[in-house]
Amino acid sequence: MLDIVGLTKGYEGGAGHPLFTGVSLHLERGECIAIMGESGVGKSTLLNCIAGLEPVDEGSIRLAGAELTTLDDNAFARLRRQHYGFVFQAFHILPHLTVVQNVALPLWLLDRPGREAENLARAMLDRVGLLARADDWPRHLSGGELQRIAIARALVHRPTLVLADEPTGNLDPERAIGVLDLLLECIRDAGAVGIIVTHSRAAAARADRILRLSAHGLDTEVSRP
Ligand SMILES: Nc1ncnc2c1ncn2[C@@H]1O[C@H](COP(=O)(O)OP(=O)(O)OP(=O)(O)O)[C@@H](O)[C@H]1O
Repeated sequence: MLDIVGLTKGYEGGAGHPLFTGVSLHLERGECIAIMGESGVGKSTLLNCIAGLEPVDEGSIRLAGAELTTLDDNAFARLRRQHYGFVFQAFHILPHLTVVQNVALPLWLLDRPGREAENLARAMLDRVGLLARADDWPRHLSGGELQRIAIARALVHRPTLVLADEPTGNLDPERAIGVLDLLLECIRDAGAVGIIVTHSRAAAARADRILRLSAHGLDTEVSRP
């Protein structure tokens, strides 16, 4: 499903140049991995490269057989809207939209009819246990609930690839594991692949594999059955 081979990335004049080399990764449908590594090693940068938000210096990224590194910005933006889901530490829920409108947003951007988008958004809210809050304003929800809404929004358009950057970094440890398990379940149910960057070993341990990013690539840290 996702094949990354020999990715190299650096920032001109950056402290470490290049930041990382030789990053390779193969992910099957339904597989979720956690990426850990020292602060500043380039974990968020790697996610940005996979998302086409940063150009890579060398290497190949193939999603469902298609090479992504040669796409122009517009083509990558279209691909992102359709095939990517994102979850961030800060949730990024829009305060002036209701909960269900926030979740329907990716479908609106794909020009799905309003009624269909809303029905799918409500079904996804049901999936994350928040259907009863669909017409509420985000400011009335807790951090854990906001992150569940962000998960619903990331999955509502049935993306191929879900990228999560410290998705539980703003939650207390108990709530974090529940939210992370929900994210992983939703990714697996959808047959998508998930890449989760986290500093939390407890969170990383919920993924199928833990990989460690260093300047020399991605290495398997712990294999799980
Ligand atoms: N647009 C940019 N231009 C120049 N340098 C950048 C840019 N973005 C990130 N960097 C640098 O690249 C390095 C890696 O940053 P990145 O945020 O990817 O690391 P990280 O592993 O995710 O760190 P953390 O765990 O602290 O979030 C840092 O030194 C950062 O300052």
